[in-house]
Amino acid sequence: MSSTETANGAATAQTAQKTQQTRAERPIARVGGDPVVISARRLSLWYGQVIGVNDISLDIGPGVTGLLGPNGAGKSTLMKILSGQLRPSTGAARMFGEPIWNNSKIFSRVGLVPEQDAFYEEMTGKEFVTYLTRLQGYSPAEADKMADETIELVGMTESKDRPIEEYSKGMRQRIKLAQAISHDPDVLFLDEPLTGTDPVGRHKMIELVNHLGDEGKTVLVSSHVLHEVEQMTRDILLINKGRVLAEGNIYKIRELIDEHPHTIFIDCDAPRKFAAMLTEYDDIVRVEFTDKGFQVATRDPDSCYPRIPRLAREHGIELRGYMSPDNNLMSVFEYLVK
Ligand SMILES: Nc1ncnc2c1ncn2[C@@H]1O[C@H](COP(=O)(O)OP(=O)(O)OP(=O)(O)O)[C@@H](O)[C@H]1O
Repeated sequence: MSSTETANGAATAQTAQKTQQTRAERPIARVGGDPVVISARRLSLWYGQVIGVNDISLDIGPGVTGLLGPNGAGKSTLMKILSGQLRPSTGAARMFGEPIWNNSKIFSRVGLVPEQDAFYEEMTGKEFVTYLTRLQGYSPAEADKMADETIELVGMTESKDRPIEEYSKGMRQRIKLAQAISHDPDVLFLDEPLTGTDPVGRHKMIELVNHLGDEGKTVLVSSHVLHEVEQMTRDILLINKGRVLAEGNIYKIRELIDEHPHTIFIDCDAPRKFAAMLTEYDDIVRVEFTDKGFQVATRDPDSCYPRIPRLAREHGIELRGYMSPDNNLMSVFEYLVK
């Protein structure tokens, strides 16, 4: 055997050993209360050459768990595996001790708010919720009653008889939540449920998620915005590139995030005036104007977030929206994975 072969052989053995070590050492992420409701071991899923979820092991208990990660982190993929919509390439997941994949027993215990809309656009909100509730095996009368109750809970009673095609994004999110909870499931998967919601809808949704957690449901809610997740739970699972980076209490992550200037995009009818007002505050370190509005960078997001709607109200500025672009989290993730 030549020395090159020996060296290569040794290197290969070393790599194999290292891989084994890394594989063996990766801890099981634990979030939520007791007992464990969902458990996954060594889950991976590839979309062809692209990895969606990469060797994730976790135990999730009751209460609300925030699944936090930038776009493309693997949040939707993980949710789809844990809710039985996708079969993992390797590894396995269980819910209430039962295998999740291809198990109809799980179906009735799970509620789902998918990221993408999958509506029958010509149906009314009420018809849609009733129809999906009926698919869970309820009689027309039962489904009708359950649909009315949950539509009321999400604050959509007034619009329930309008066709979905007329709904705003926020209304769609709320009707999706109504159908997810109408059959009173034990486990809920909410994929970016706050996307597109207006402040009132958002408040309602957050309240409801908190309530579901307090009731003892197991709720997994994904977002790429820390400040959103934080209003729903302290318990988070931080993922990036298909892997769990951290789990548990949010404070540690917050500290990291708050060290970085945090960008907030603002859409309003008087951007120059509003921007000038905001720069009066010490925490604002940068203002940039864009085609659609402007963005500020703050070192104190906790003070800055509530200040925005308050100032707008006080000065008669029409605030169409304010949000945190994805790059806030991205910069923190880059920092964390260094
Ligand atoms: N159907 C698909 N085909 C190929 N690649 C996919 C598919 N769905 C997701 N991916 C890829 O898998 C990775 C994880 O995507 P996933 O949608 O799970 O992330 P995410 O955190 O939910 O992001 P987003 O919030 O943007 O949906 C990404 O690289 C994405 O491009």
